[in-house]
Amino acid sequence: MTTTPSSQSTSTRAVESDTIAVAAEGLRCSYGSYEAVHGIDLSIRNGEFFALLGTNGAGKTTTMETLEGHRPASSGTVSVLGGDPYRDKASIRPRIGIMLQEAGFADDLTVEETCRLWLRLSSADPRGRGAAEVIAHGLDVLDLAGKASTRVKMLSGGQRRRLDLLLATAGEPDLLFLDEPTTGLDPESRERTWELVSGLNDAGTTVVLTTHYLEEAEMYADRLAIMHDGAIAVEGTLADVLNREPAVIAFEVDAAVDVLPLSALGLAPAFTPTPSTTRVTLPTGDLQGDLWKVLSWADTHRLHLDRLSASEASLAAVFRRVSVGASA
Ligand SMILES: Nc1ncnc2c1ncn2[C@@H]1O[C@H](COP(=O)(O)OP(=O)(O)OP(=O)(O)O)[C@@H](O)[C@H]1O
Repeated sequence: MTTTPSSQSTSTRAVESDTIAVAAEGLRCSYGSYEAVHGIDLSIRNGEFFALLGTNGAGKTTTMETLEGHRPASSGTVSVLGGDPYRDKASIRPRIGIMLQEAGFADDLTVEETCRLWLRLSSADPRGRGAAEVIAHGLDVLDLAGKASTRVKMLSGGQRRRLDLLLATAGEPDLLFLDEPTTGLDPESRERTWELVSGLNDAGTTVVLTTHYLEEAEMYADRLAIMHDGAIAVEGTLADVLNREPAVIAFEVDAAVDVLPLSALGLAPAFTPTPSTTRVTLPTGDLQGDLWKVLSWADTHRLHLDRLSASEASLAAVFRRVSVGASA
């Protein structure tokens, strides 16, 4: 791997420029009378690695397809690399790489023939490198070199996925859209995928990623957004997002215990009765201080706290809260 969570953050890897690669204002996208995206704003800087996360059906792919120029916005404005991705397709497409959730290949071509054909058709323009060199490097990094002469129809699902990534990145694009690029890949292939993408991002490529693997966003994204039900619920750096999320103390006590005095300690617990216990969940912005209060209360009343846990805010917790529709 070329990156680690700490080395990849904006604080240590400067985003190339303050110019904007992707901007959307009041973006709405509809399928007939059904509106899938309800007026979102996005601003992604050149060189940034941006992760668009969200629940199933939240509108991520619809948003990505609109930014990629596959469909016009129903209303609002979209700018990609300074142009309208739908109307200015001819000038913008050669500068972007796109990896869709599913790709269509000509099954009878070999892997290498597919790469060469793709480079010719896409008028991709690798930065100062010949097509052969770019293909050889991609095949190597993605562990497909041994499959260069294999017909595409003979590839496994994961190998096809890696070939798809190779095609999306072969032109060394200024902007790379990745829609769930590692779905179905084994851990080794996922590492290789991120090695290739991180290398491009380090060289200046702006990356816009959708994924259901939250740890990928945590590890690689400079900024992220979480979509739910056609809107952006949360947006910012990982630190921004986690700072807004409370830590949580949780435990269970016997159902006969009077838990109401916890509220009088200045805490805001939620109580969930189970057949024999009361489960107490306590969001807190002061984990150590409030844990101290809870333990002192238990000590004073000689109570045993069953299944006691104290957890810092996590992206998974933010995601869970967003997905149940709580305000973010
Ligand atoms: N071609 C279509 N016609 C009608 N509705 C569609 C079409 N494509 C998507 N939708 C609907 O638009 C909404 C957003 O779908 P979209 O694929 O953008 O979500 P997503 O966030 O990418 O979901 P997932 O994580 O499941 O891939 C969903 O309710 C979906 O059913």
